Amino acid sequence: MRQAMEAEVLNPHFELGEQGLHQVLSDVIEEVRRSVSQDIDGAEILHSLLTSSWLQSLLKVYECLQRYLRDSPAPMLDYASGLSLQLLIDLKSLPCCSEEAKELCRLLRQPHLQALLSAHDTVAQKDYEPVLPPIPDGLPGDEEATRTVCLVKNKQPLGATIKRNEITGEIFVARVIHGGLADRSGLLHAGDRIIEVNGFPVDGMEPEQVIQVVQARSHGTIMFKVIPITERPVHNQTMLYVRAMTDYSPQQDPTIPCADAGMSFRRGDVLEIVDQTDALWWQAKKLPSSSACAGLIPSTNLLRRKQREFWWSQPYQPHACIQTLSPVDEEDDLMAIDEKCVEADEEAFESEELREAFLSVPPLVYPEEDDFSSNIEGIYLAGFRRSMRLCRRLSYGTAQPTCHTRCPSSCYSSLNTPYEEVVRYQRHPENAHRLIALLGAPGVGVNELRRRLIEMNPNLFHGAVPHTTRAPRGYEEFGREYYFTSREVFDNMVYNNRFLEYGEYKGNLYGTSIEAVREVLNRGKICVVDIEPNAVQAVRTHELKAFIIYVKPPPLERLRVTRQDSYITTNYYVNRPFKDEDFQEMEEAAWKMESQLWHFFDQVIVNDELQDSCVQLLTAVRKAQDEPHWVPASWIRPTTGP
Ligand SMILES: Nc1ncnc2c1ncn2[C@@H]1O[C@H](COP(=O)(O)OP(=O)(O)OP(=O)(O)O)[C@@H](O)[C@H]1O
Repeated sequence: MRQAMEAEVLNPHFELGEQGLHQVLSDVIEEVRRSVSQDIDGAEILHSLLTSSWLQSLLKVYECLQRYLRDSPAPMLDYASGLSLQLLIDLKSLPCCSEEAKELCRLLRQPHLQALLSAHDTVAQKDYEPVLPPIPDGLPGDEEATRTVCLVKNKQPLGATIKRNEITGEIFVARVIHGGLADRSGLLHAGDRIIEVNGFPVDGMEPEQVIQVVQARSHGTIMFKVIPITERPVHNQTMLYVRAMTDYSPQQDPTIPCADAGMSFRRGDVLEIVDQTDALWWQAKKLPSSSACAGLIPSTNLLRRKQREFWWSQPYQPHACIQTLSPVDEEDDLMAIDEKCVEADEEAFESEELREAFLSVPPLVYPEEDDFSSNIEGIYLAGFRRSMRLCRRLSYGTAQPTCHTRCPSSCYSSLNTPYEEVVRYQRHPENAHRLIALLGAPGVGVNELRRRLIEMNPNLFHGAVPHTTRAPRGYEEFGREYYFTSREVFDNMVYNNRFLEYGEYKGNLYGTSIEAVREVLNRGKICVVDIEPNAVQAVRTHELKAFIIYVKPPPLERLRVTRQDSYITTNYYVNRPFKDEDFQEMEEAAWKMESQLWHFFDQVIVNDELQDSCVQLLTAVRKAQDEPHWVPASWIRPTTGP
C-alpha cells in the first residue's frame, strides 16, 4: 500500500484509478484502523485526522482539479465568429458563386449558427476557474476587519460614488458603476465604509473634500482603507434592453446623485440595462457600446415621475399633436391657381368650375389617371391615386379613437412608457416579410421613392390596395385601383380597427386596411406603404413588424438645387413648381415629425440626390428583411392586455 502511495507522489502523472484519490484515502484509513487495533503510538491521532470531513472535502477538490486539468477541452481557435464573417466577405467578393458556396453563405447567416459561434468564442476566450467550495461556517461575523484596496488610476474615472452619513459623518461607497475601475477590481462594494484615502482619514469630511483627495492623484495608485459591508445587496442583473422614448441629460437633472456618473441618451437610442438594484437609478450602456463602463440613468418609474412633473409644470398649450400640421390652406391655394399646372386630379374633373379653371391655364395635361397609377410589365402600382394621397394628407382620422392613442409618442403615452423593451429580431426566410412603411413631410418625396422602389422590382415590391366608398369609374377594377365598398362596410371596418389609416376626401372615405397589407405579404411580396404620423402605432404590431423609414428633407439650399424641375402636389389638386415657402413648410413639418416620432424610425434617409436616396432605400429594405434589428419585445412574445 505504502509503495503505491509513494509511486503516486514520485510520479505526478500517475493515473489514479477509477475511484481516484478517494479510494487511496479509504485504504489509508483502513490501514490506520488496523494499526490502531495493534495499539501503535500516535495511530489514533492519525486516524481522526484522516477521517476528518474537511480533509475528505479537500481531497475531493483536489480530485476535481485533477479531472479538470485532464479533461478540459481546448478550443481549436477562439474567433469562430470573426472567421465566419471573413468567410462571408470572401464569398461575397467572388465574381460568381457555386451552389455550395451560396448554401454555405446561407448557413453562416443563420441567426442560430451565428449565436452558436458567438457562444463558442465566449467560452473559448474565457478562463473559467473551477467553483470553489463554500467558506466554512462559524467564522466570526461581527469583526470590523478593515481592507486596504489599491486601485491603479489611469484616465478613467474610478467608477464609484460616495455618500456621507449626516449623523455620524462617516463616508460610504454609495454605488459602484458596472464595468468601471472599482467594479472590475471586485474590491469595492456599495455600502463599504471608507476610513482613509491615500492615508488621509476621511471621517467627518464632506463628500466633495473626499473627492478632492482622490483627484489629487490623477494617476497612479489610490489607496482606500475600507470596512467592508457585511451583507452585500443582491444584484438584480437580469439582461434587459430598452429603446429610449425620450431624451435625457444628466447635466440638466438636478436630482441625479452624481452627474458625472450619469449617461445621456436620445430618443431612439437602444440601452442595455446592466443593473436595476436601485429602484430609482439604473445603470446602463448605450448600444453599440465601446465602453466597458455603464452610466446612471433614471429608472422607468423615476423617469415617468419626472416627465409627469415636467408635463404639469409647462404652461397650457393648445394640443400640439402631429395632426395639427396644417395642410396647405385651401383658401391660400385658391390664390395659387395661376401657377403652371401640369397635372389634374382624377376627381378634379368632377367639378365643372375646376374644369374651367384648368382649361384656362395653359399648358395643361389631363391624364385620365393619376401619373403614379402606372402599369409596369402588366403589374399595376396600387396605392398611388391622387385622391387617396390628398385624403391621407387631410386626414385626421385613424383606427384609434382618441388623441392619446393616435399620437403615441408625442403626448401622454410616452409618459407611460419612457423606455420600450426591445429584443434583437431577424426575420426567418420562411416568415412573411416585414412591412416597409415610409414616412415624411408632405412633398419630401415619399411617393417618388416608393414608386421607384416598386418599379425596380414590381414582382417583389407592392403597394397595398386602398379601400374607398367612391363609386368606381369605367376603367377601374375592383382590387386594382381600389377596393370599392359601401359606406356601411367601411364604417364597420373602422369600428373594428381594421384600418391602418383612413380619412374623408370630398365626401368619400379612403383608407388602407390591414387586410390589404396582409394580402400582399401573404403572396410572399414586400409590402411598401407610405403612412401619416398618426398611423405609426397601427403599423407597429406583432403581425406587421413594420420597418419605418423616415424620409428627411436635405438642407434648404440643397432643396432649391435638387427640386428645380420638380412639382409639388398642392391641396388644390394641381402640381406646380416648388416655392421657397413650400420648402419652409416642409422643413417645419419635418421638424415636428422628428421631434415627436424620431424614436420610432428604424432608418432615416435624407432625400437629397434622388438616385442616392433610391439606393439607400433599396439597401434599407433588404437589411430590414435579412438582418437583425431591435424590435419591441411585445412583437416576439406578445403580452396579453392592451
Ligand atoms: N430627391 C429628389 N430630387 C428631386 N426631386 C424630387 C426628389 N424627391 C422627390 N422629388 C420630386 O418632388 C415632388 C414631390 O415628391 P412626392 O410627390 O413623392 O412627394 P410626397 O412626399 O409623396 O408628398 P405628398 O405628401 O404630396 O404625396 C415630385 O415631383 C418628385 O418627383
